[in-house]
Amino acid sequence: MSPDPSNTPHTSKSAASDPALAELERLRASIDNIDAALIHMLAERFRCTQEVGKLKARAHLPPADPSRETRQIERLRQLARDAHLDPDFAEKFLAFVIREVIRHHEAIAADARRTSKG
Ligand SMILES: O=C(O)C(=O)C[C@]1(C(=O)O)C=C[C@@H](O)C=C1
Repeated sequence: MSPDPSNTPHTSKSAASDPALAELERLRASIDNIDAALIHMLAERFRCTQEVGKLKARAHLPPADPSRETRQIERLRQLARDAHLDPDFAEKFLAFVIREVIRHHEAIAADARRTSKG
């Protein structure tokens, strides 16, 4: 089944007549804005890491840098605590993103090796 693209809950009540549904719609509009911002921020981060991947391939640096990751995890966990966000969740999210970045770095490096061999 295809997803319902609307914000409207599957109910016969309308937001105009039900304050709870009006509030739900308002909150969902905020969530949609925040999700859009997250996607744009992530795209910007990946543009930046693609540049890092090319730089690392040119300089023959390894795709992963575990000591940098250790510092990032500590920093993000502290930012999460300050923002009242679960630091374990913040760490898992960062690990998920970095795993994808390393996959990109490896692909860029493999491509550079293929190209240099001719
Ligand atoms: O800073 C780097 O060296 C990167 O390659 C970027 C990045 C990241 O996504 O933040 C990705 C892989 C490394 O292990 C560490 C950090």
